[in-house]
Amino acid sequence: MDGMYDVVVLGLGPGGEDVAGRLAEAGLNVAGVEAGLIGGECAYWGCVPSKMMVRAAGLLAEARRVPGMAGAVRVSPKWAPVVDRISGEATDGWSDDAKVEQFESRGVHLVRGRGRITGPREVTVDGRVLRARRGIVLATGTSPAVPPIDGLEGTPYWTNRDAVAAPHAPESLIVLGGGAVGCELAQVFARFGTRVSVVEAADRLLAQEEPEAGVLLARVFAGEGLETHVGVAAERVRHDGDGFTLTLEDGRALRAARLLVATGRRTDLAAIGAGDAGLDESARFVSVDGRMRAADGVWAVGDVTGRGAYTHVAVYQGRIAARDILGEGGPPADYRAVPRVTFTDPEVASVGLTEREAREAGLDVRVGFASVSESARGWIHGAGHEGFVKLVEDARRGVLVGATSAGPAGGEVLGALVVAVQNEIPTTRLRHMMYAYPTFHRAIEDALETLDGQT
Ligand SMILES: Cc1cc2nc3c(=O)[nH]c(=O)nc-3n(C[C@H](O)[C@H](O)[C@H](O)COP(=O)(O)OP(=O)(O)OC[C@H]3O[C@@H](n4cnc5c(N)ncnc54)[C@H](O)[C@@H]3O)c2cc1C
Ligand SMILES: NC(=O)c1ccc[n+]([C@@H]2O[C@H](COP(=O)([O-])OP(=O)(O)OC[C@H]3O[C@@H](n4cnc5c(N)ncnc54)[C@H](O)[C@@H]3O)[C@@H](O)[C@H]2O)c1
Repeated sequence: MDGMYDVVVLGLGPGGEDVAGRLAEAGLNVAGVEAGLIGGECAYWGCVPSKMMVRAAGLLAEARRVPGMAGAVRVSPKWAPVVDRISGEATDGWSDDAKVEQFESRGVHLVRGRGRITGPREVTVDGRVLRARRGIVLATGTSPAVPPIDGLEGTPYWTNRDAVAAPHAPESLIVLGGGAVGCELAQVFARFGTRVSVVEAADRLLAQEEPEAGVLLARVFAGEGLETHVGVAAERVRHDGDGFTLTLEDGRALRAARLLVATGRRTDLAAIGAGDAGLDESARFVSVDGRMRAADGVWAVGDVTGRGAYTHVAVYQGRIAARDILGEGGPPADYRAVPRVTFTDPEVASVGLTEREAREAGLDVRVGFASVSESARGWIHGAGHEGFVKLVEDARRGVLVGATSAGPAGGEVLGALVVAVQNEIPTTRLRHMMYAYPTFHRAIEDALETLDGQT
């Protein structure tokens, strides 16, 4: 049955779910279209299940740190409780039945199926035409980008979806891609006894972060028995009954029972009919202005906008889009202080610009650095204390434009740095305040003291 609505939201991951709910609660007649599960990648195959895996693996790592610090403990990893938590608590067996009621109770009309824009302010789902008086919100997210490596297509390689639903930790695993997905999952499986090799084409792990972060992580991975191959591309993949052989461009061959492809994400704007909404469907992402407007009667939020593939970005943008659609005004989107946390151990957390990005932007850059393991808290903490705080200052203005906090609770320490970068708090003011002793965040104070020329 066709329908007329105020707004049609296409895709109900964290971004779309949030916009649709807000608009419906404000009294608009809203249709939310979802091809998969309400909650999207984050709830079922991304953030939530992967962080449950990280938590379980972290417990094993902490137990292994007991000798030399607190006695003895025998660690016998078991994957079954992880499977139970993910399929039970996190994903309800990959069913959103329980969520539907909660979602519809906000007043949104749920339309199941794959939608496509078929004209201005018009979406078609399985032959059913949905028209939108005010417009359409695109929130269709991304899917794994699989590189065109000889022999890869057609093999039973894993993506993040298979990894979070794995019934067992495999005996061995090659992880292709050393970004956030690859690093988090590589460490998880290794801690459960899987023999893991990570292959990263760039010259370091977490290539988009400060170089010190990738170097630190490679060192920690080596200490935990993971093999890391950086600066080398994969040339060929073969799969036989027993597993995968990945041949690197330098001729070395890696062999493992499983292969996880974690080489980034992609959109398919042609598949959602973006051209029919006046958008460039050959583009990688939907480009939006500060109010999330992409074209007349079209807004876009979340991963599909390419402004940082994080749930908090999707929800932040969703709030701005909802305000704009409701004519409520408010500040436009501001991406100076997008926080990023890779939940490895140590956590690698960052905000704003890296040193290199700041220099490329032509800023007069000063850098501050402090080692967490050499801080009072790091020394007290002992095993598992690796980390650092790095500050990137725009010296002319005397404010931080970027920062990285790697270490135990690196993501929590980041909070203070996000406030500093977002609000351009002068570094002189940051230096003349107190940092509780002996916290991990005190390393911020140590790093501030190393900013050249500070008084
Ligand atoms: C393994 C992993 C771990 C992650 N961990 C974190 C983390 O710890 N913290 C963090 O902030 N981010 C994390 N992310 C990123 C996070 O999952 C995404 O940034 C977030 O899900 C983006 O939300 P979204 O609403 O833009 O899109 P998505 O969550 O991708 O949702 C899009 C929805 O649109 C639907 N859809 C697509 N096309 C159509 C169509 N044509 N018709 C109808 N429906 C459609 C899809 O089925 C999907 O449900 C992780 C990602 C991965 C893969
Ligand atoms: N904790 C978090 O917030 C979290 C966790 C996971 C994912 N995410 C989000 O999801 C996005 C996607 O994560 P991702 O790790 O898939 O992508 P990514 O872009 O972060 O990393 C992909 C890596 O794969 C490498 N690569 C690409 N092609 C390759 C090839 N052929 N061989 C070897 N290496 C190759 C790239 O150089 C890059 O370092 C991230 O950008 C992040 O925004 C966030």
